[in-house]
Amino acid sequence: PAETDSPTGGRSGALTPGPSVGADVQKIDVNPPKGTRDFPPEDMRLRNWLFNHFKEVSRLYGFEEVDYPVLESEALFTRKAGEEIKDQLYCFEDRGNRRVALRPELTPSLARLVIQKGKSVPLPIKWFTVGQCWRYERMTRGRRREHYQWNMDIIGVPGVMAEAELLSSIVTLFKRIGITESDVGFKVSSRKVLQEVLNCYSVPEHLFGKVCVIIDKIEKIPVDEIKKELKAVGLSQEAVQKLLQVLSVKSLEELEERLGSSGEAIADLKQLFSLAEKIGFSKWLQFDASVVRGLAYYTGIVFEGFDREGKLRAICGGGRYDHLFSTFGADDIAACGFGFGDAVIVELLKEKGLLPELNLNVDDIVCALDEDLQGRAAMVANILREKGHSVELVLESKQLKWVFKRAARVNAERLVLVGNSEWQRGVVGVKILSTAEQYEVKLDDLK
Ligand SMILES: OCc1cccc(Br)n1
Repeated sequence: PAETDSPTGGRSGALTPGPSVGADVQKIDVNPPKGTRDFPPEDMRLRNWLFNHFKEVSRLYGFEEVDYPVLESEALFTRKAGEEIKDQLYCFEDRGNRRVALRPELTPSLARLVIQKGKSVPLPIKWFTVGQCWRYERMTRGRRREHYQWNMDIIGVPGVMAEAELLSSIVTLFKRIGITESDVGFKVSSRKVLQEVLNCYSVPEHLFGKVCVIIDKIEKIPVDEIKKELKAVGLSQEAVQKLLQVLSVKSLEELEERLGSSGEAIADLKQLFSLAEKIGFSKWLQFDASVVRGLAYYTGIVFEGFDREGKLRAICGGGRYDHLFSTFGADDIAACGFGFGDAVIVELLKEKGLLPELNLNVDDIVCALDEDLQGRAAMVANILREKGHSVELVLESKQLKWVFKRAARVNAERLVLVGNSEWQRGVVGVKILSTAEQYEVKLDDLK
């Protein structure tokens, strides 16, 4: 076989044509389905680097890892609040005529499992997961149909210490990957602001989610369209005006003037900002009344991480959702959490020149110098592996030129050569590839 692993044609290990070659076999499309990604080694290294940070931060905050099926009953996501996430549900009927969906988010699965576990899980529940989420979007916008989301949720803590803990954990993540408060911030508000306005105009409770979903579009569609949609769900002209006014206030002080200081919204926000001061991440936060987030079930504090240059979509988002459980027919439990996607953060790291250099590294490459020593070489490789070394074992007889090229590709520290004369003397040859220093080592002394 050819001595080189050239990227085209002359690949070593080329086989004689198989039975399908020449037959009228249709060449498959080697690309993944529209909107989905492969993760070849270099992309998988970056993904693992990021996910390991997610998991390490979750561990630092005492969260337990959980997981759920990517496939869920469609009923988990069929909220009637006009959410985009429902319009784009990747749903179908399975062979048992069940309506199922690829999950578009993770929070409903968490609620399902918490309800399933019932009283057997002591509160507060602090769970995290990193899972793939799906949407079926007409590819008109060429956007992705899947992404991975890191979620952390705290169940059973009504006070804003829970939101402070979640925000603190995301700040910890940002710091670990080199992002500072001059790169990103969190816009923070509370849906209780909207609740208090809607209550003033006796807007029925069941419209709350719908109103929030409409208002979340405030920077995406013309304000006249927002007004039209709000009136369409039954809000009076006055209520619409008041809502839009309150969403444009620029500070907590101004909000307090408008809403009075007795409401929960002001109290929660003041307490959260005070906690952020004490914990040490207040520079990352700013009050922004226009933040409502697009999920219908949020009921209190909501926040989203944004890049201060304003070039990217939201990096992460979350908030309190104290009534999600009752929408699943269970007793309500206080709850808050966030979702942090794997795509925008990578765009941000690219922008900031913070992508890590991640290469395949092995400790040793082991090679037999003679065909009949392959088995010995494999035995040497396993001695090293039992000592915890990562070892690239050359699996075919190759010229040394090829071995050195392979050693460079796998970034081996050492080349271990198994040759006849050395073997007779009970030693192997070792070459430190960075310094070209070489010596012989007794098998028993290999380390
Ligand atoms: O952030 C909304 C979302 C949900 C599922 C998949 C993708 Br890509 N994006």
